[in-house]
Amino acid sequence: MDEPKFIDIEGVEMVFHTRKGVFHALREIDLTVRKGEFITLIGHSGCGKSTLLNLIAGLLKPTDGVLLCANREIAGPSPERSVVFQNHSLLPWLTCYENIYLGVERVFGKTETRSQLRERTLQALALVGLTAAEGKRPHEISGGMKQRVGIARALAMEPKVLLMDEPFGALDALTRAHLQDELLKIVAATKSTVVMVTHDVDEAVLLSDRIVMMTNGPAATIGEIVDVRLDRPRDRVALAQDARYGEYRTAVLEFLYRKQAHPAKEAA
Ligand SMILES: Nc1ncnc2c1ncn2[C@@H]1O[C@H](COP(=O)(O)OP(=O)(O)OP(=O)(O)O)[C@@H](O)[C@H]1O
Repeated sequence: MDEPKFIDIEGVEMVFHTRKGVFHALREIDLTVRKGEFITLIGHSGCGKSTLLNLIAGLLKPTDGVLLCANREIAGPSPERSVVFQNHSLLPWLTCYENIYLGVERVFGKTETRSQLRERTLQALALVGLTAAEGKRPHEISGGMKQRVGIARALAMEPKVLLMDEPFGALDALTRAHLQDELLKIVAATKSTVVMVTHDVDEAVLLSDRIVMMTNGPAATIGEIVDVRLDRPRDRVALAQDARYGEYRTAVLEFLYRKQAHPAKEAA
């Protein structure tokens, strides 16, 4: 992959000032992400994965160092970097359609007609297979469907980068597998650049171009990076028989449970 660097993280430090004192969460984070790349962040609980994602989202400012997206400093949140959280964060009083339309209007409302905004919203719903649910409110649909609406809303804003914080963490294993497969197809179609936090080793290997493995906190940093050179499109059943899949999986497990065993807090 020879794409130029797209997200550039240089010498990032993150220190939190709490009532109990100073907490050094991240140290010396250097990472570049290429356009169209799928990166997962993995590490034990509390190592700083969400903190790093929030820094890229612009929801946090680093104590030191710099983060760039498309050669511009990340100075705050922006629709060019949309975030999907573990808990869908849909507005309960709005329908699926309206939840997505709201995001679309925020980004394109000043430059496009209402019918164009409507078209974008409908396309996003279709992309995640939820056309039939457009008039339903969040309490009327399943957890997996809610996450799909969240992903559709994020994608409808045509972000330069899709940031996902354990988007499938709260779902059962089958729904999770189904959504992973859907995400693979959507990302292939949209050529999105994705940074995703996960605790799931199989999810990381299945989805990633590179798996960024973080050391335990405090003062966590990037320990190792696994370059996943499996052809795309990827098929989970075929991969289960693929020796290379097993090697990548073992490399991540070795890192988490041998090299980074005994995390400071509870294990992942
Ligand atoms: N706003 C904050 N103020 C103080 N400490 C914080 C703050 N946000 C995060 N931390 C601390 O920074 C460390 C990293 O937290 P973070 O949520 O990024 O970890 P994580 O790897 O995403 O964890 P998990 O996998 O459990 O979600 C933790 O020790 C956490 O308590």
